Amino acid sequence: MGKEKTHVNVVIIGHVDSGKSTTTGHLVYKCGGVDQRRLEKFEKAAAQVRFKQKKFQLKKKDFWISERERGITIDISLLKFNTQKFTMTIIDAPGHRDFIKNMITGTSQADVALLVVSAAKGEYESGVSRSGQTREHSLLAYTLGVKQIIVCVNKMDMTEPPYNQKRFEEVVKGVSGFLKKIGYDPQAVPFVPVSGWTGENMITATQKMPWFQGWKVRRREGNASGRTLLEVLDAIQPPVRTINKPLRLPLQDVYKIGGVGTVPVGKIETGVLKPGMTLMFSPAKLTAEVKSIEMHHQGLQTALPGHNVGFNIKNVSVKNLRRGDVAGNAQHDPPPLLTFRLFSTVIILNHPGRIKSGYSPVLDCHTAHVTCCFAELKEKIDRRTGKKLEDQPQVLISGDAATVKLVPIKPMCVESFFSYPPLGRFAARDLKQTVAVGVIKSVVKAPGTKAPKAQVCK
Ligand SMILES: Nc1nc2c(ncn2[C@@H]2O[C@H](COP(=O)(O)OP(=O)(O)OP(=O)(O)O)[C@@H](O)[C@H]2O)c(=O)[nH]1
Repeated sequence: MGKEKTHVNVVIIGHVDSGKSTTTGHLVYKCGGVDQRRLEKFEKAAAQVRFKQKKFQLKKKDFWISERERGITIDISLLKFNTQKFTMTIIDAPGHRDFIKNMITGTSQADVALLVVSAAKGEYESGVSRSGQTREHSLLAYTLGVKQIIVCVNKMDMTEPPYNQKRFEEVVKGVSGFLKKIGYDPQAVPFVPVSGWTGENMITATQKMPWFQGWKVRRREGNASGRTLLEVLDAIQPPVRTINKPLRLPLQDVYKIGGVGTVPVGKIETGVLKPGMTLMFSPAKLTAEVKSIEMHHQGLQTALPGHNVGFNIKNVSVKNLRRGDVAGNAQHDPPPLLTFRLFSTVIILNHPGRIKSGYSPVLDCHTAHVTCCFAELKEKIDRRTGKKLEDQPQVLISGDAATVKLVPIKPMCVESFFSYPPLGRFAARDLKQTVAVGVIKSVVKAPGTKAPKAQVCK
């Protein structure tokens, strides 16, 4: 067996119907993410429901049945494909407004964002309009710390005339402009013209766009280039994994598997997980020994950051653990048992009115989902420079950035962004949409381990 490839998590972002499922489905289909048996099953099912314009769409539900039969190990929304250097796990983020939450929990695990933009007439324009999701998703990815972004200019077969260079350049100019405003360096962002539908420039270079000779990006670590989407994905900078840090593993789910026992699943954010280790779960306040670890149905002796694992633990009932709990090594700086207050920088994205202290949206932080109260609006700041604009503002409105004190109304485990980035960024949800995104500056841990039943908002 060859050396194991580096694992990379990719989040797919972009406007509704830009072709996220089609392009990612194409990569998975062509680059070995799905085994033959599953493919046959999928194709049979697809033929039965007549997917018409839906070729290559590997929707999550197609994977439910087979995974369920096996007794589930990892989150089913995760699909895989291989480039030369990497094994890429795709987090497919549907584009509808209501799915922004998924996009955030997905983005919080991503090393790279693949922004799909439709070049088709009218579609590009609505995607980048104020109500479109192209800008919003890119801003979220940036705020949540996804540093590398690749732009896939899709539906080139639908430009007028098809495969039109001018249209591609127009999209590149427009998208570069707003990526720059958000904070990305456009010089470092590759753009690839493709058709996820016909496959042009997806895996092999097309003859239909001879004007595109590849994209070169300048980087401190050396230049990178690529002509196809696959080559550009292969040219990303490998993510730096924080193996030396203490273990942090937010749970995505907990299963009870017959003949095996309790199996929590989740992605290792920092540190290392090994069989025999004693884990501490927070805020569940439980310790347990790891019996075995699995990834993609194979046993593992050492699981590293970026790995999506299922692991079997001794003597803990499935009822006592839940999604949002964080596992750490009981002997090496385990996660805080109780978060009392958190100080965060927030950016208000969409709120129809004015936000005052006392406002209590739900925070989605890593896999946790807890109502938190804006106990104090401390400072209004400039969204890009972070410079203070106003002390203790009375209200915040859409577009504002501020430092706020937050109080979780029930126990939750978070960390500062500085110490553990994936556990220190969140989306605040209210009115069925994302009202704000934020980064945790510091956490006040409660003395002792006894959680008050309800915390007071102050
Ligand atoms: N002609 C053409 N059609 C495409 C291309 N990519 C996607 N489509 C079609 O565009 C429609 C939307 O594609 P999807 O892949 O479902 O888009 P999506 O971004 O995943 O959609 P949501 O999940 O609803 O946001 C489907 O009918 C696709 O077949 C392309 O490159 N060319």
